[in-house]
This record gives sequence, structure tokens and C-alpha cells, in this order.
Amino acid sequence: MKFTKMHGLGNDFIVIDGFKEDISIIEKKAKILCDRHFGIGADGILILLPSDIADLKMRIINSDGSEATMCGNGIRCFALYAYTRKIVNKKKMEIETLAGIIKPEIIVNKDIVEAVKVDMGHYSLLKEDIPMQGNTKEEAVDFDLIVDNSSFKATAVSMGNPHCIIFTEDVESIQLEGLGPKIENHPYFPKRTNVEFVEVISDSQLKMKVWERGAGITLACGTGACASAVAAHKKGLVKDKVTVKLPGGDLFIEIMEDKKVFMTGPAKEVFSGELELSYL
Ligand SMILES: N[C@@H](CCC[C@H](N)C(=O)O)C(=O)O
Repeated sequence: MKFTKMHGLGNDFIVIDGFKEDISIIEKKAKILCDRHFGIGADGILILLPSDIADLKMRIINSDGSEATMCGNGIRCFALYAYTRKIVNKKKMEIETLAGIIKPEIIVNKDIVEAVKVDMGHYSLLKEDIPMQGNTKEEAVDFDLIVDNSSFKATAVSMGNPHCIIFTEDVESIQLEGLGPKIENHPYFPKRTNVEFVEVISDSQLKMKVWERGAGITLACGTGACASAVAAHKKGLVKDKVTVKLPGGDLFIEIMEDKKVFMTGPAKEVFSGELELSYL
């Protein structure tokens, strides 16, 4: 099975061309493929597939084998892969995901790909969209979340996938390994959640650390950066253009009046290889 290793700010993916490769065992073997000692190593797997309603379809498998509905860093890698291999022969493309059609655009300067800007679709703060216990039309802003004996004020945002955002004065002091899995699996979130701890640096800069649903600590999360910017904007902490600083680098987020979110950031190809299927 041929594969390509890519990353967006260190959030890394195994990209597999489903037009050419047999993908039937990928989901079952995701854990070993993503294992950093016994496999290729990645936070997740991206699979290219044909679509009836868009240029391509992207399936996202987390490193624990669960299927994700959307992936912000992943879609930038996916779009770059499709563009450089001329699978999609245009800079602006439409990609079908389980969260709907997402629209990446390859930004080229003097023939060099500089970044990928993505129309991420609309955010929602409604509990029923996240989904969150209560499943109501109420917005999940500043609710009390108790983990072990600590109480947090949290805000949940759907970017096509669920995010639970907690603002903190000092993001470096947060013990993500301990809190992350407990919040990911908190009974408030029937489909689990991604978890972001966020420090406000200024009205245009946030610092964020993430615990991803189905993957654990990662160096960056695109949908998480969008969700954090949305939560901060909703609470009046930032304006509508925000740089989110992540352990792997920066993402630029723009929030529009109609609740659309744009994300701009890099995507990089690292290497390609071939895996002996009998190994799996
Ligand atoms: N790394 C991603 C998000 C990947 C999916 C997530 N773990 C989930 O299950 O929702 C990003 O960059 O957005």
C-alpha cells in the first residue's frame, strides 16, 4: 500500500489515495498504522475518495480508529496533495466531508505554495449541534464543567466536530495528559469532544493547547483553533481576526458576520513510502 506522510503545523497524517489503494482494512488497522513505534506514525489518516457532489471526498480516521467528521489541518494537507498531483486541477476546490462541503484554496506566490486558506463553513454554539447533553437550542457558553474536584467555565463550539474550550490565565500550567481524557469522555458530550485550553494574549492573539478526541495531545488542531477563536470572539475577548499560537506554529482565523470561519495555514509533504500489506 502506497502512502504519503504530511503535516499541518506538526499535526501529522498518513494520506492514502483511495482511487488506487484498497482501503477496506485501513479503519481496522488505524491504530498500528498510526503507532509511532510499530507503524508509520501519525495523529490520523486521510483517505482520498471520489465524490458525487464535490471535487473529492475526504475520510478522516483518528489514530484510535474512530472516524472524525472534520479536520482543519488535515484538509489543508489533503488539498495540497490533490493539487500537487493534479488530481484536482484548480486552486479553489470543494471537498466533501462528514461535516459537509469544505472549500480549501491553495495560495501560490511566484509558483510556490505559500499556504492553504480554507472556508471552514459555519460554526455553531448550539448544544444540539455539538452535540452536548440537553440537546437543546441553548448556546453552550460559559457552562460549569466539573472534572475530579476542579470546576471550570467552559464553552463548546461545533466546527463540524465538537470542541470544549476552557480559558485560562496560563496555558503552560495546564496538565493536559490528566484533564484531556476526562473532558473528552465527560458525560456532557455523548460523542466525546476535542478539548482546548486557551490563553488570551491580546484582542488578536490566542495561545492554545489541545487534547484531540481519538488522538490525544497533538501539536496543532485546525478546527480547534477556529473553535477557540469563535469562543473568544463570542465572549468579547478578541476581534474577528485572530492568530492562534499552537505548539506546532500559528494559524490565522477570520470570523465572518454570517458565522462562517476562514482558516489559513501551512501544509507540508514529508515523505512517501510503501507498506507491505502482509505486515498488517
Ligand atoms: N486535527 C484535526 C481534528 C481531527 C479530528 C478530531 N480528532 C475529531 O475527532 O474531531 C484538526 O486539525 O482539526
